[in-house]
Amino acid sequence: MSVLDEIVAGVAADVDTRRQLIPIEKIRAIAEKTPPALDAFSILREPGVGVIAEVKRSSPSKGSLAEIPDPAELACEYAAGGARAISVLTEQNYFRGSLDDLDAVRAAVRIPVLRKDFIISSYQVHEARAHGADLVLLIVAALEQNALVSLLERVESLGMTALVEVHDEVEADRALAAGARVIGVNARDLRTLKVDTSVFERVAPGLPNGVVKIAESGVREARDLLRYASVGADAVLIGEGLVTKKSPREAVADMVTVGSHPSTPRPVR
Ligand SMILES: O=C(O)c1ccccc1NCC(=O)[C@H](O)[C@H](O)COP(=O)(O)O
Repeated sequence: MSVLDEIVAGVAADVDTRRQLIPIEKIRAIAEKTPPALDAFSILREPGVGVIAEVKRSSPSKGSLAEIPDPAELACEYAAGGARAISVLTEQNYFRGSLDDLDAVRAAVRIPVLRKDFIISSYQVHEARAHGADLVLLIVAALEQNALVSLLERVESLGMTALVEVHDEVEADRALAAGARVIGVNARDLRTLKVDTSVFERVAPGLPNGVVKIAESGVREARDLLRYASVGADAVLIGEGLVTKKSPREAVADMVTVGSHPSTPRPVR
């Protein structure tokens, strides 16, 4: 069984438990009273290469990365550094995240917030909205095509934006066929956990111009952002490269400065 399969099996069990405790009707009712989602699609398309800064404590590949006792404070630091959006890992067993983290971050910042989890059921999509998320991650490798299509429709019907994650050209075709408008190319293979930043260079140029392109994983320094920028990244999603820094605010600000500089290489469109 791959790491991805193990994580998804654990998530499925956790969702079943939560569903028993809080029925979907209650989650829907809370979601209906939650302020509308921000238009993350438009915000992520703004000029320059944006930074999506991640609240990430642990990972299967690296183990513990950072304690993060106050995710709201970290999110405020990220926002002050110019992050375009905040990614909050809500998976508990492998990433030590939670929906409480999502609540705390949502209450603290006014920029788009991504629920980063292994979404396999519409229950989790409604949960994301009830907890104030503007964006929801959908991982193509974890979903059959029918499920991908129906979850994407559900995300959009609730006014949120789906960040559809792919790892190769075949998955990118599936994402496009499902109607994805924001596609993240993850350099980390979720089955082997190996990071190969050349994947974005292969996949992104084949995506249509109207699609927002996010480069996920492996960004540690400005030169990584520059490489992704030169092949069309609209934004980079950074976890480890920020949470392990002494000043996450300065680390974001440095990346934002590079991403918005007129000399930053961009592909001709
Ligand atoms: O980070 C992992 O080890 C991991 C393993 C299995 C599934 C997902 C995983 N990470 C989720 C992510 O995609 C990253 O948190 C995100 O792209 C940021 O990556 P990085 O900047 O390299 O921390």
